[in-house]
Amino acid sequence: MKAATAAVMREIDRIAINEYGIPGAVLMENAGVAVVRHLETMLAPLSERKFCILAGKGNNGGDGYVIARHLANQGAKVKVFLLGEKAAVGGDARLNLDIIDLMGLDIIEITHERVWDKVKVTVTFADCLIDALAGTGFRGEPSDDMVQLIDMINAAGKPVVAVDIPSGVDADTGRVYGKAVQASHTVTLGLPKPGLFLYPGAECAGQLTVADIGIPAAIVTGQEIKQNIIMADMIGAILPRRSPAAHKGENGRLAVVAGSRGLSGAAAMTAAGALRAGAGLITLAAPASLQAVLAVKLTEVMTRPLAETSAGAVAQAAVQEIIGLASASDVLAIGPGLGCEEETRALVRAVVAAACCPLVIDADALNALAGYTSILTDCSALPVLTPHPGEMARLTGLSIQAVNADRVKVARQAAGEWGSIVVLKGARTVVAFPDGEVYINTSGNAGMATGGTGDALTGIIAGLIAQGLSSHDAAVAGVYIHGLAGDVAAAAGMVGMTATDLIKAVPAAMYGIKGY
Ligand SMILES: NC(=O)C1=CN([C@@H]2O[C@H](COP(=O)(O)OP(=O)(O)OC[C@H]3O[C@@H](n4cnc5c(N)ncnc54)[C@H](OP(=O)(O)O)[C@@H]3O)[C@@H](O)[C@H]2O)[C@@H](O)CC1
Ligand SMILES: Nc1ncnc2c1ncn2[C@@H]1O[C@H](COP(=O)(O)OP(=O)(O)O)[C@@H](O)[C@H]1O
Ligand SMILES: [K+]
Repeated sequence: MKAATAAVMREIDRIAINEYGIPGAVLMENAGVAVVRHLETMLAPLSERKFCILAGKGNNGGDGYVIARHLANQGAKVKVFLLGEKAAVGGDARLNLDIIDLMGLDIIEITHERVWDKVKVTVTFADCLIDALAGTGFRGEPSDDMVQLIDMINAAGKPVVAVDIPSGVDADTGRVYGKAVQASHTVTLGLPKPGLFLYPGAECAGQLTVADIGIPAAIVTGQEIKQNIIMADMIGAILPRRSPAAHKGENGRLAVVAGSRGLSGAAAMTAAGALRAGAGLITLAAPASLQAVLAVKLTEVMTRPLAETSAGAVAQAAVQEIIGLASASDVLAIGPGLGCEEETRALVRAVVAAACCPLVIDADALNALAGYTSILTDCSALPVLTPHPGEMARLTGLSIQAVNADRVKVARQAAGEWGSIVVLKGARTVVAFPDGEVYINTSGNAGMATGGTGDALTGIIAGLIAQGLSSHDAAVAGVYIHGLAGDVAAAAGMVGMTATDLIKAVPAAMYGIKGY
């Protein structure tokens, strides 16, 4: 599913109105009617309900007046509060405001202190609040009177239906500067906006519905929309069908270079993630002293002992062995648990520079690349990098806060600069490509915020590449399957689930998507 930024949505509306001749008032009518249809499914019979519509001066408020008209026609009790003066409302919104004025609906301008008591009483006795204060036109921090209104809406404990986007949420980034409406439902118009999927905006949106407002499909397909939302059907189309006559050699050879003294689990979980994602033959190369324990732990995985430093990390002397292993493999996953010794870091850089198979680079291997990202642009296949926000901060020199403030922008910029696929992990993982294409993941849960789940993701993505997926498709499918496996595992209890639980749930997640 595509997601449109505020600017793209404005452009789509402009083309619909100016080039296709669809009056803006028709789009607004369709928007308002779509919200009323949604209210019918939530609160029928509407004739027995009381609605409080909180409208702004822009077109989002205009949608609110259309909603007010249709609700009143259905016999509902409707009160409209306008954050500003009627005289300040223009265009299609004004047209619809004038109509409900003529219908005799109660429209109260919030222009002086005395009105606030009235707002409070109405909000308290309403069955449902409609947030039509601001949509894609919202900018920056909400004004004081908008904050006061948002606080009242959020404190009411009523169903809140946001029109297009909860007021206060940045449509592009999901950022909330100050306060935002906490909606129980959001009916977004035309196309979804990225900010409805990115936190904290995603949390403000509640249950999301995308409403068709009659924009010709050709306008949308004619736009270069680079934001995608990852959904199950998209992944179902990507995952390969396994031939009934398949043999293990057809499902790929995968090498994992991971682990150091005290961090053998990271290596094990990476290999196990790949195994559960369906890779055919997996070789786990780890410091020699870990080989025995890993061989016992991972029955189905081949192990390869590597030269190690006195501290038990992979030594520089292992470089040719690893490069040789990579050239005999369809994909190499490198990084989890390698540790932070400078010798190991130099080895990682040498391997990344020389390996000729696709790479999935994670954890300590990413830290080894901080200051050396130019190596990535020379890789023979687009490497997949899977940083969490801390690793991303180290790689980019930004603070973690700055990374999380605009995850799409940061991931996209890094992918472009490094000529790599960047999987910026965290709640709502973002996958970015050098051409600016971005995918936002929708699966997963907070139970995954536990050690080892990232290692599993590295294994899953590499496991999909081993089975023949392009690095592009494997990154997109990998994050979705990983999150879905987390959701499957969380069904038995979210808090306390482990990375191992998630890994075991990977086949069930893939079965859920593909049916086998
Ligand atoms: N034809 C179309 O295009 C269609 C558009 N449609 C709908 O229009 C919406 C976009 O409408 P839009 O562009 O008029 O902006 P909108 O979201 O109403 O916001 C402007 C209002 O917000 C206010 N405001 C902003 N920032 C603020 C702040 N920090 N703090 C406080 N206030 C702030 C701003 O106040 P002002 O700056 O004027 O004082 C003004 O009142 C879109 O989301 C969809 O719902 C549909 O009907 C389909 C057809
Ligand atoms: N709140 C959350 N919602 C969804 N996914 C999450 C959440 N927290 C963490 N994750 C996922 O869990 C994984 C954690 O990876 P990472 O931080 O590298 O952990 P580790 O290094 O312990 O393996 C990432 O894939 C991330 O997207
Ligand atoms: K709104």
